Amino acid sequence: MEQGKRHGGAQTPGIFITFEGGEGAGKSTHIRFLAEALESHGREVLCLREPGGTSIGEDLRAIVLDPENSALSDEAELLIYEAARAQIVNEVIAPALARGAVVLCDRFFDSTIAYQVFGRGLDRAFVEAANRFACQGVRPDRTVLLTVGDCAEKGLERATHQVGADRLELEGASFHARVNAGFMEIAAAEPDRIRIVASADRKSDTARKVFAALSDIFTWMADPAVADEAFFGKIEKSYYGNKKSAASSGGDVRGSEGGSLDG
Ligand SMILES: Nc1ncnc2c1ncn2[C@@H]1O[C@H](COP(=O)(O)OP(=O)(O)O)[C@@H](O)[C@H]1O
Ligand SMILES: Cc1cn([C@H]2C[C@H](O)[C@@H](COP(=O)(O)OP(=O)(O)O)O2)c(=O)[nH]c1=O
Repeated sequence: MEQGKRHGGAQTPGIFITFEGGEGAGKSTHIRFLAEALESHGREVLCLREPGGTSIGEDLRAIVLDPENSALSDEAELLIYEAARAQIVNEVIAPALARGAVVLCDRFFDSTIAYQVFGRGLDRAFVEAANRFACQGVRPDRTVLLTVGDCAEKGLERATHQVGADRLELEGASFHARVNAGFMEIAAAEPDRIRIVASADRKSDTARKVFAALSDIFTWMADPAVADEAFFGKIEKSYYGNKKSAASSGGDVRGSEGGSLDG
């Protein structure tokens, strides 16, 4: 089951999993838990984020999220996200899948439908074509949609309480409500690929639901011993320990604001 997935029209041994959801839904937190579990099971894991994950993509990220760039048009915004995606697919994701890695990506093309189509109101058929162009046939094997309930404010509060709001986070509540409703509509249309996981509980409970949503791909994840309280406690401890020392040295850590989440 873990072998021979199709990406970009070619048979590759890698597995591509994306995490989607509104601001502060817990994507980077749960990517970190999942990466630890996969690595301790001997898999090569690559943790990425969009926009970003490449040097060019990180430059594009800085432009598109900069609150100073309030003049950026909706059309230009779309093309920046697609440019960053084309780069990360070509430079990082496709080669990693070809060599058999598990690629975990914080946002991918569903975010473009949710934000640029449902949020901004751009034409869906055009955005879908742009997504196909940027992805060159690479598609997620599974997408976990994390939800924090009907109220977009809860996620926004989570996302912005430590650092200031970026350009997208500064959009109004109705924009984020449209984005969240858009994610639910996208998920309803593709139940095989997209699994909805409520992310309002304790992190360890949410993480167990994430593992359950992947247990047909990684059958060993069905074993409750994979994710006991000690497992989560250990990761939280090392993460917050790392975060503290990285914050004081200005360095990058898995799951922080750094470009790659890959430790
Ligand atoms: N059940 C939960 N799952 C994930 N994160 C949670 C949960 N409850 C609270 N949080 C907090 O929400 C904040 C946002 O999480 P994060 O993983 O950075 O979200 P995202 O990557 O989706 O923006 C973090 O401070 C995290 O500790
Ligand atoms: C990938 C992608 C992201 N976005 C937005 C969603 C986020 O507001 C922002 C990415 O910022 P980020 O800080 O990564 O958000 P989060 O921590 O919530 O994942 O870009 C789009 O509008 N379209 C896209 O195609």
